[in-house]
Amino acid sequence: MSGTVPSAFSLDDLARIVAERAKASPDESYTARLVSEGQGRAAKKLGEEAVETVIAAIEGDRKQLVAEAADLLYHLMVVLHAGGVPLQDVLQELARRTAQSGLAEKASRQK
Ligand SMILES: N=c1c2ncn([C@@H]3O[C@H](COP(=O)(O)OP(=O)(O)OP(=O)(O)O)[C@@H](O)[C@H]3O)c2ncn1[C@@H]1O[C@H](COP(=O)(O)O)[C@@H](O)[C@H]1O
Repeated sequence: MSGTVPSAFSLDDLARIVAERAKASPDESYTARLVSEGQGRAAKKLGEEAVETVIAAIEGDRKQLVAEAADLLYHLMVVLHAGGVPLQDVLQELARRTAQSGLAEKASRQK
């Protein structure tokens, strides 16, 4: 563990950290403990963090929204790792979606 705050940090960086720490001892790593508890537990935590993010957003609490959004993204990385889904697959899907607006995509489904 570095102990220093990196100047630039990406979801790729976080996904790599999660994959690495998932191999650690559950006694020494929250990531490893959550992964060892199974996808159901990790998904439940993701849901909890999503709700906490919703509450922070509705309350207009920007500082808390930053903290809860960070929790949410971290727990999403754990769920993706536990589900064997590379972050790159999700990012490629998001890249694919840039070809059209979300409104156009929704309209195309209704034909
Ligand atoms: N980004 C995070 C991160 N965000 C949140 N959390 C942890 O997620 C847990 C959420 O705590 P909660 O109180 O919401 O829930 P809980 O403690 O599971 O207990 P309950 O309330 O659910 O019963 C806390 O232990 C937080 O520290 C994180 N744990 C780790 N990381 C990253 O992962 C790296 C490796 O961490 P370890 O795997 O612990 O080495 C860290 O250096 C960070 O970069």
